[in-house]
Amino acid sequence: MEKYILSLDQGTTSTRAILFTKEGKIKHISQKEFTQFFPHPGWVEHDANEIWGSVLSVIATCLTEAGVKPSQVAGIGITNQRETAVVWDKETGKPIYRAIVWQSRQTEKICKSLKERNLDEVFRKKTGLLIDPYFSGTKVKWILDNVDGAREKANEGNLLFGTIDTWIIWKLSGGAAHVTDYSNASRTLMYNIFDLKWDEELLNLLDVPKIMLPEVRPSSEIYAHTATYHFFGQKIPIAGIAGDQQSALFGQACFEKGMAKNTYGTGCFMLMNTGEEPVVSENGLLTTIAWGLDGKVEYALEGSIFVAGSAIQWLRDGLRIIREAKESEQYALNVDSSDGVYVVPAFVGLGTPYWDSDVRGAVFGLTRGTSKEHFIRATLESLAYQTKDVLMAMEADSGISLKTLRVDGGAVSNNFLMQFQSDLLRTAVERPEINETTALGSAYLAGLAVGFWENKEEITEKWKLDQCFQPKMDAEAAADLYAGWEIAVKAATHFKR
Ligand SMILES: Nc1ncnc2c1ncn2[C@@H]1O[C@H](COP(=O)(O)OP(=O)(O)O)[C@@H](O)[C@H]1O
Ligand SMILES: O=P(O)(O)OC[C@H](O)CO
Repeated sequence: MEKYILSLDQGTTSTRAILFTKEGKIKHISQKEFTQFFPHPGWVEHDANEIWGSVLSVIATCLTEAGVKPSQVAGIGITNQRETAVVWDKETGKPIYRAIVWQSRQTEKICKSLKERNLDEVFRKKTGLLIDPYFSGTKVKWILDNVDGAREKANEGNLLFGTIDTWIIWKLSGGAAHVTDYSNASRTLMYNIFDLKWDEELLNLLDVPKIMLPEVRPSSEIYAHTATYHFFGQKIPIAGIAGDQQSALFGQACFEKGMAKNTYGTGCFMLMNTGEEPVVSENGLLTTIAWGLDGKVEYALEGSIFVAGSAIQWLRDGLRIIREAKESEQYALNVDSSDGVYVVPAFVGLGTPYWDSDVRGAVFGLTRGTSKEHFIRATLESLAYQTKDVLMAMEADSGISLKTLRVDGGAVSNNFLMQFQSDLLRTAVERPEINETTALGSAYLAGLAVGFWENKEEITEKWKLDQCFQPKMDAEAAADLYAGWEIAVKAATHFKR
């Protein structure tokens, strides 16, 4: 009977189960969306039990539809929306509050007070991150501060914290494993990425008891087996974990120092492999752990853009000027340029390299001649401009001039956007045959642990190009367009709501 690796990709808007063959090809995908809660402006929460339900549901659907028996699953890899924080009761297994999502700004006050105490450098030096509501640490503090009796229970060792990977593995293993991997731990603001341990000083500053934290392990090894009652009587090894962006870096086979990928999903996340040396950014990038593998930890530089594909969702659901995301491409191609219009989609502030959580979205350059086509084109272009901001920071920090950028995520099917990206960056933009690189990365990590695949070389050989976009636009014209964007962002940051 043919064997497969099952990857569980728990993203911000949906959960996917994907079965991969030994050739690294997709056998079957099953996907389920779940509820987004917005209890107050700027807050985003998920129901961790609903997420768990969605995991069980996509596993069952995927296996059934594919006609694959649980015994044919050689191993499970987990990849997940990062930073999102869950706190649950160790005895009952019930979350004590909803999962606070990475996008949520509800810990802004906590962050402001830490910044007022000039603690930015303390956190940065140890975690490679900066003080921002994006990361898990202040979210855990918020839950302990705001749920009745939570702090006492946590101190007594009766509560557990986890990012979504930890939560899913704890549930899948029937409570046997409370673990995470280096890549997820590196997004919590509590983990020292240089010493590779939970940091006592940071935990004290955040008032989070160490006893509630998971054990941090490499990204590829057998952590636990599925509890038989969740997996149709089978004990399957759970053998790979990586945060979704690091997992995509792995799935794109960016194993060499200087190789980078950019994922165009809800947000946009560019990661560059920097090898065993962590590079500390001077330009607003994050230093993060890529993965722990073969007894080593490798690092990456990351640029995080909060709004990318979600700007296209805004055209569809907010402004209602397109019916489907893919229509944006044809509208953009119907005009020769955006005619001087710039959309700055800073709906929840700006991430890399600006880190300004107070700025909001803006549109510049409107004339009486501005059409819907120009507006849509300008919105698509904003994804490429933000990516160029990040790439420039990355080149400045790493001293590496990128020859090619590997891309993936929902919006890369947009050929206009990919061509414009290449024009603007003056770099080849490579789209791989398998766009599900996030799931593929964690499948590879799990597969390596259970001997389904041998080594990284084998994975590198499986990476196949779908399409390569080369710069076509005149370099001076591209520079002029980008200069306009720089003015637009600057103007937007001056206008605070
Ligand atoms: N053809 C397209 N052009 C531009 N954006 C697109 C296109 N198709 C999908 N998108 C955008 O891509 C995003 C979905 O990508 P996906 O990788 O599934 O995101 P996530 O993993 O963050 O949920 C949506 O925000 C959608 O607006
Ligand atoms: O779920 P995604 O694909 O939007 O990714 C979210 C990131 O991990 C947030 O850091």
